[in-house]
Amino acid sequence: MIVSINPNKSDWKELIQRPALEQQNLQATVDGVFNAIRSKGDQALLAYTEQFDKASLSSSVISEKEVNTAEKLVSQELKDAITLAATNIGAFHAAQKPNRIEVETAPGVVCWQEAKGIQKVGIYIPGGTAPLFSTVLMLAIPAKIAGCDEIVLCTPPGSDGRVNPAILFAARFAGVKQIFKVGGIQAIAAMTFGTESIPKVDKIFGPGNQYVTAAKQRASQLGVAIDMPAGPSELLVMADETAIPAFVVSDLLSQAEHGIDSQVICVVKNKNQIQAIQEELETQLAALPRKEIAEKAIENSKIICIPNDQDCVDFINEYAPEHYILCVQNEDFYLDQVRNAGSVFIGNYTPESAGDYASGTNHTLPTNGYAKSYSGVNLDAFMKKITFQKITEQGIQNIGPAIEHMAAAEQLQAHKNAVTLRLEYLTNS
Ligand SMILES: NC(=O)c1ccc[n+]([C@@H]2O[C@H](COP(=O)([O-])OP(=O)(O)OC[C@H]3O[C@@H](n4cnc5c(N)ncnc54)[C@H](O)[C@@H]3O)[C@@H](O)[C@H]2O)c1
Ligand SMILES: N[C@H](CO)Cc1c[nH]c[nH+]1
Ligand SMILES: [Zn+2]
Repeated sequence: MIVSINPNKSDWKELIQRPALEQQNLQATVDGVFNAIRSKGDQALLAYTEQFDKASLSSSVISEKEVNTAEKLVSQELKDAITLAATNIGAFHAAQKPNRIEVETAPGVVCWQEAKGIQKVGIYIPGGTAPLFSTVLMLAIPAKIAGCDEIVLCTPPGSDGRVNPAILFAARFAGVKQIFKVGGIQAIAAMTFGTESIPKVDKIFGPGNQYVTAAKQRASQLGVAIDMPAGPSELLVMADETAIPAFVVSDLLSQAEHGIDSQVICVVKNKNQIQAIQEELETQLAALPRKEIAEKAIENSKIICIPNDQDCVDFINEYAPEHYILCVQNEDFYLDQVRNAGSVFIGNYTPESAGDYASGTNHTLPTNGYAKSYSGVNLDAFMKKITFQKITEQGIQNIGPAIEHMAAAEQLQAHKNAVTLRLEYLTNS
């Protein structure tokens, strides 16, 4: 880990940088795949699955039979764990349901707002290096609660052409019926344009690696909405002397093991904390099955010592972490000043993994500093708000003259006429 002690504020810009991605090649690859899927549909989809996932398939569609088989392969313990997680995720997201708002803004003028589920949503479930079936729950459960009519799920197959059984079980459990084995850019392109087998959707959700994230950004330029840029996982831990080094390190490694381009940051207030963290890191890292991945991510990661609380807060808001663990004595000071973070975890007994799986909050969160401007996935993301108004004869008489004046001032005579005709009709009747 890179160590930085009491950095100058002028160094912060450098310290908040995430690992650099090869943007130029990435964009060219995304454009190439999008063009091919748009013109050749399923034929291109299967060719890219062969090229990028080394899976030779005759169709991307996952049948009922495959889901039935998968269901039998998932242990009862895992089914029970998924059930517990789904209950908590469901409870937290159901509580986010917005109420209908109705206001009589002037006598005879009633306005109201209602939230409706987006009709067709696409959910991307990462599966390149780990089968993230927890993401199925994080996306399909709120989609169902929001009242989305169609949920299209895409996830990459392994080189054996199969999808991890837990992903299929979680999909059925959450009520998803349209499941496709296709990943990466080609999955996002398929849901953007639609192919012979995969429906076009209105909005695409879900995290993924840099290919998936860049493809979602391309989809949004082509008129399909996206949740947010949810790329390589990241975590910032703010730890004072009350934080237990072994816990801090376990959390840092939990996000470092996601991918070589993940980044974790540990901010400490006292430089004497650094040695214990580094020693723990070596011990815990050595025992991880995904040691090689985590090790690479740790090379991009940092321990930063900032002695002053206000500077710590300012740095963290500048970094805008996807996940923010707060493990300090003066918790309230830090909590009051959180401005930019995807999701916050408080105290020694709130590991980041709790939010990844089962506390109830959503784990699909903005990365790469996008927490400055985006929320993580929540129920609202699956809904649109539609406004309604109904105006009576008295109502149009009340607000009509103001509309006439404003329309005339904007030099829009037809707008004015739409009111004038009605007012004249009422006067003459
Ligand atoms: N921000 C969040 O909310 C969040 C949540 C969960 C996971 N994540 C992140 O999701 C990512 C999952 O990544 P993953 O790779 O395991 O799975 P993935 O499903 O995102 O990506 C796998 C796909 O990448 C494509 N791909 C791989 N190499 C390619 C290449 N050279 N050219 C074109 N396409 C290529 C393949 O089509 C493959 O199907 C991790 O970075 C993890 O940190 C983020
Ligand atoms: N930490 C990831 C979000 O960045 C989500 C996840 C799924 N499974 C494990 N972790
Ligand atoms: Zn995770």
